[in-house]
Amino acid sequence: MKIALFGYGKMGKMIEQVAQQRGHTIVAKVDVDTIDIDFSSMDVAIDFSMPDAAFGNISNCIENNVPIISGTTGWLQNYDKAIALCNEKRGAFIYASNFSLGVNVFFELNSYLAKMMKNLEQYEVSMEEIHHTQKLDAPSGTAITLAKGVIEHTNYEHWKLDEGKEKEIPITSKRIGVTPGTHTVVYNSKVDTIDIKHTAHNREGFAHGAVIAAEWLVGKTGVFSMKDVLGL
Ligand SMILES: NC(=O)C1=CN([C@@H]2O[C@H](COP(=O)(O)OP(=O)(O)OC[C@H]3O[C@@H](n4cnc5c(N)ncnc54)[C@H](O)[C@@H]3O)[C@@H](O)[C@H]2O)C=CC1
Ligand SMILES: O=C(O)C1=N[C@H](C(=O)O)C[C@H](O)C1
Repeated sequence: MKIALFGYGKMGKMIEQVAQQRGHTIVAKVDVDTIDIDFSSMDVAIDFSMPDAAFGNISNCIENNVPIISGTTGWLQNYDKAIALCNEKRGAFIYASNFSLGVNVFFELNSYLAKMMKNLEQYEVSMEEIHHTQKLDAPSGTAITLAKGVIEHTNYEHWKLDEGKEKEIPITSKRIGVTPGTHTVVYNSKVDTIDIKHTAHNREGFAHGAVIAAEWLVGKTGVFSMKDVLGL
């Protein structure tokens, strides 16, 4: 496949390596100062850029009939507009807050646990995410997806950074060294604690999942998720 990278930072470079190992060719590396973009050269685009750049990149690809995967976090205020554009143009689009296969299994585990905890009111839920100090957004996109998974299946209604009020899930964001991404969901009662945790050891898992998603998306029309890609 001919892949275009939108964002050639830490993730763009890791995706380049994984894509080449899987026999793909990188035909464009679009970054902040790129002027000319030849959309006709691409089978698929993979965007890992920045919160204020992602929606523009996604829209550009959809307008130019290029299937697009985005892993950029912190741009979801424009998510509904991206979906509407994709449907209008009969494009192909996948967004995931986390492309790692392990985290996508963790999302399912989180939903299953939340369903079981729904009526156990003695437990209070909270979340913690730890990332490297260069991360721009907080809480992480993954923590937001986890919070939405709990909200969908319990009486919690919102999430909140740090302290939460009643019906709010408190999320603590820590920025430590070069941590690739650690997420913990905690149910605490007076007598015990249940916690589930996912720890990324490096960025390879995110890149691998993004390339798998790109391979899956080519030739399809519509808006999809990693659940569709992995058949979860
Ligand atoms: N969904 C997932 O699995 C994962 C998501 N991420 C997210 O991906 C994004 C990128 O992460 P990193 O590569 O670690 O960041 P990074 O800061 O290393 O790289 C971002 C790159 O985007 C470039 N950029 C800025 N404006 C641009 C524009 N208009 N068009 C194209 N490129 C532009 C920057 O110059 C930089 O090279 C972040 O939002 C991060 O949260 C990161 C890892 C996994
Ligand atoms: O910025 C990162 O690095 C990561 N961002 C994603 C997020 O916000 O959840 C995914 C992963 O945890 C790494």
